[in-house]
Amino acid sequence: MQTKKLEIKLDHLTKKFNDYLAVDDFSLEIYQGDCIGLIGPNGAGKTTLLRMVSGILKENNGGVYFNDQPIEKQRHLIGYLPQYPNFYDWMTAEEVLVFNSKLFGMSNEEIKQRIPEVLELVGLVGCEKRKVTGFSGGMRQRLGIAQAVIHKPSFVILDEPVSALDPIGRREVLDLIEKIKEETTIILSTHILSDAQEICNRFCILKKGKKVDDFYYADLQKKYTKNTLSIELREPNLDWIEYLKKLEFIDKVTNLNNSIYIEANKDKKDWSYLILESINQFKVEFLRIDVDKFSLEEYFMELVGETIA
Ligand SMILES: Nc1ncnc2c1ncn2[C@@H]1O[C@H](COP(=O)(O)OP(=O)(O)OP(=O)(O)O)[C@@H](O)[C@H]1O
Repeated sequence: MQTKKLEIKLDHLTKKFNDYLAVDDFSLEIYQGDCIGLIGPNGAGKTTLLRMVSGILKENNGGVYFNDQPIEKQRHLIGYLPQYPNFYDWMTAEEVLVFNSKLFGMSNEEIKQRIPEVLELVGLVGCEKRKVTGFSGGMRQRLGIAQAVIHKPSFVILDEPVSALDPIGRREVLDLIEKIKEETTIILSTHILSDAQEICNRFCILKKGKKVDDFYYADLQKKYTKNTLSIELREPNLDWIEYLKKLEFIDKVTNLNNSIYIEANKDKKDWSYLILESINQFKVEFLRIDVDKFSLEEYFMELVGETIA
């Protein structure tokens, strides 16, 4: 089995504003290739946490380690998109990118080569000479992402990258993140679950500054998805039901007024395919078949105890 490489360690991060504990003893190990959705209600502490990770905000306690070294000397390996990217609107897109490249100490030669690559990546080719003031929300956000990745960081922090966008802008930015994650470890915050679910493979849930849970989606799905099918019959078919009961991989068959609920052994794969074959074989007439799906939304609601949007 391939072992995951630990890239960033957030170690007991704590931040207080006066007496208010905005982030409370938060630890997380981030592995290369993770795309983590940091989820939580408004005011949970997401921005405060991400600002500490990016180095903009100094923690009261704890630390951030990149490849086992304190982050302070390795900021060039991190890209950061703040919740409200602030551009000088009188600058052109190209000027914004040159300005940021210089902040990262890139040479003129590197900048000349990198800017067309990044414009291509974020879909802003042809807009380089346009002033930012005329950009749509989606274009501004894509420019914000361009400035976050201009120096080819291996870890990118995106604070609410899509929440403020209209559906078109949102689509553009989600597609862009999808591309970036192929080569970059990502943590992004959002309070919109469906966006995170579309692009993230891992989730971390924050509530009142505390980590409530942290999991890979595939693991959770495996744990909670039941091997069940519900089938509503048009006509009773007792022969078929008897046949089902005798199958060694079926744990339970319930028949309630022609609504059949079938539960299979958890380890059995492709079992629903076998059931569908038997439906054909026994000429079962049905109105509806439902697969029992794991709902991430329900899981969040259980943990956070309120709607997160
Ligand atoms: N500079 C600050 N001074 C005082 N309190 C602050 C400061 N920044 C954040 N807070 C408080 O810390 C808490 C966490 O805020 P934060 O912005 O990190 O939450 P969030 O999860 O990002 O929320 P949202 O989803 O609304 O952006 C809030 O109660 C907020 O009012």
